[in-house]
Amino acid sequence: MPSFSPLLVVAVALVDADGRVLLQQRPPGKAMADLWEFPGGKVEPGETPEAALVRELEEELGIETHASCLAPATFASEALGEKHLLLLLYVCRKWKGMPEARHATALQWLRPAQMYALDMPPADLPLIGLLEALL
Ligand SMILES: Nc1nc2c([nH]c(=O)n2[C@@H]2O[C@H](COP(=O)(O)OP(=O)(O)OP(=O)(O)O)[C@@H](O)[C@H]2O)c(=O)[nH]1
Repeated sequence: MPSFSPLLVVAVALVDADGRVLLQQRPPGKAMADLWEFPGGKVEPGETPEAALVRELEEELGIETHASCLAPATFASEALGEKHLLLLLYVCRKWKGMPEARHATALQWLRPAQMYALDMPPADLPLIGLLEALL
């Protein structure tokens, strides 16, 4: 039987006052370069998923939020090379600061229905419809 090691990733739909969601474009040179994704990243050993997301949002976008502002929304489960990706998606409507692209090539705010036109990682595709229904 093949064995897969799990890769736990947290990501967030940051939702603005107009119901738009922030996506970031992965930089060249990284796996899945140029694809549009939800901000987030890998959960480090010893971290809670919420602490990992608070850390990633500070590192990637320079914004501050708190675990209590992160509402679990849905998840994706998808083969990723030798690993198996478990992507936990949260929704966040409250943060401090203006998101800036510290790691990403670009940022854009858009409604979930507009995401179908973008190139996104395969794991994210089923999340779009769920966000459409949720927001
Ligand atoms: N942040 C994020 N990662 C995603 C999404 N969809 C998806 O398949 N992934 C995958 O989840 C993994 C997250 O890794 P990452 O490279 O962004 O995380 P990181 O910042 O902790 O990584 P690094 O320290 O290796 O640079 C990547 O394999 C990425 O392709 C998404 O919407 N957001």
